[in-house]
Amino acid sequence: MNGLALFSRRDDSVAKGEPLLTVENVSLRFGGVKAISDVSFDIRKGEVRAIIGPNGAGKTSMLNVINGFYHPQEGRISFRGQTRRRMRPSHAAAQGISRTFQNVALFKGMSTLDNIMAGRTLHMKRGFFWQLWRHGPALDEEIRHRRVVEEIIDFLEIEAVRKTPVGKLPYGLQKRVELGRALAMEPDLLLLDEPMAGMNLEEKEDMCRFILDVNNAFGVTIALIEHDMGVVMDLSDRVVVLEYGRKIADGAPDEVKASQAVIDAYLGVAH
Ligand SMILES: Nc1ncnc2c1ncn2[C@@H]1O[C@H](COP(=O)(O)OP(=O)(O)OP(=O)(O)O)[C@@H](O)[C@H]1O
Repeated sequence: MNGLALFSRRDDSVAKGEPLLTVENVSLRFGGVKAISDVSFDIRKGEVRAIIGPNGAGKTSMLNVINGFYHPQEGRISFRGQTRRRMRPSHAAAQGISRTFQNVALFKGMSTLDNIMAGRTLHMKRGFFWQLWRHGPALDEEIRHRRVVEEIIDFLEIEAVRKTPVGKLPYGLQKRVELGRALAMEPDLLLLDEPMAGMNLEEKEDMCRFILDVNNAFGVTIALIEHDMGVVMDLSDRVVVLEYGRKIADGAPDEVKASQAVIDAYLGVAH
């Protein structure tokens, strides 16, 4: 894997190892339910950061706050040093934050190619009518987008299914197409919500390899939610642990694994 036209839009305003995204004292409530309570942590440029915790701990809510889908009642999010309370998901995507979902969210009747192409929409400078005209600059632009999409397809080893409607693909491949669509946005920060859920061992190994390649070869910072502890410990540089919406541990995988609070949370010890 080399020479990809992908990720030409690298943003070097944050140095590797410095905080790319900071979550400060974030609290989120749904009516009487406190999904997140006063949580702070950061995601450093270039790392793989896992967010783990038992069911209902607030992990997906946290991803939704980071990508602007939910607006916290308290606290702040800073991305590349810019602080905000409210940001729409489309704005987050344009800033370089893209994500995948717990349940695959693709256009099931559309081909692999077209689904990944949909991820490029944000990069299309020219409007819909230009695209219809398919002439001159608009055509050049479309050719360039197609080339990037073909490179993603090569990278993810899904050439054989490029024309197949994604609804007909096995679940593991659908998850890979969804990763492809998120990559097509050329993110600086990629949020993955349970990327291995429902996969068999071989599919999980493939997905782990792709995640590490995306991180190493393209320098994309990754935050992921994952329930498989083996995967979390293998993939992540640092792990933040939530329980009942609160942060109970934060550190290197080995530190977190040895934390009594984490052991208790996973064993279901009453507080
Ligand atoms: N849209 C919503 N409306 C009301 N309550 C919500 C909503 N989304 C999440 N919650 C509640 O917030 C809490 C945290 O949920 P969240 O889905 O973030 O947890 P999670 O750690 O991702 O769980 P899981 O591992 O089961 O996916 C739960 O009590 C959940 O019921």
